[in-house]
Amino acid sequence: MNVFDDLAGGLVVSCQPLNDEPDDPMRDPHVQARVAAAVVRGGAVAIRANGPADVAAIRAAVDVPVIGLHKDGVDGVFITPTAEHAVGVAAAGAHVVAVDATDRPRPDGRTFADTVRAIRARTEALVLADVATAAEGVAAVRDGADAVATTLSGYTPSSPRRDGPDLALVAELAALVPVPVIAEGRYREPEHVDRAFAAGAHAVVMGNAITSPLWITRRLVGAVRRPAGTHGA
Ligand SMILES: CC(=O)N[C@H](C=O)[C@@H](O)[C@H](O)[C@H](O)COP(=O)(O)O
Repeated sequence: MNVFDDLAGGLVVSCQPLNDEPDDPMRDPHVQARVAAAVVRGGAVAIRANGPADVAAIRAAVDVPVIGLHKDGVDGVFITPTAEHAVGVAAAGAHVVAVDATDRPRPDGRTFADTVRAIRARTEALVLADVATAAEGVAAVRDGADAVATTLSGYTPSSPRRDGPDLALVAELAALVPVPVIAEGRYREPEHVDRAFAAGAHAVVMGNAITSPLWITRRLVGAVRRPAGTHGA
């Protein structure tokens, strides 16, 4: 039994401000903690959150597992790039640390395997490998990851950008690795979640479609057709 057993068949909600939006008004640990409390009340089985301050505030506000990460930068390997970042979010209370496990060079020059060893030596947290391809998922499990997530599909040069979630990667990983496969990245609709579970997902993460008013409103405003000559037309 480990903390991933508590997530089986559930919806994990990612409570984070929007990437590339330093002025997102949601960029505030107190706000993210209230959002986390609301989504848990709505049925979320775990929370995914960015940075020690948000993780600590959310841990104090909810009693479900917290998957912590620490974004540093916006290019290349930026999701928990080093063991030091992972140790920081674990110390803030994360039960699981999500770590970039793509095959790109890490800023400290260490391998993912070294990074996992360093995390294990210094924390009790489990390691969730954020990957973009099936080969990266297989390598991450060989290198010690406790679970894999499809988080980075569509965000690296080796994984083409697509509009919807990468359900094919969920199915591939579920057939290849003996650890929980977490579906994450561009899940927007109940149908996406159903299809992820049908493909073999252990749990599904939804983020911006639930927790970012900025993202939700932009998407809606961009999609609405307005009469000529009116606001935004
Ligand atoms: C690529 C990257 O930086 N992903 C991040 C991972 O923590 C978050 O910015 C996403 O919001 C999260 O993965 C959930 O995805 P979506 O918001 O599409 O449901």
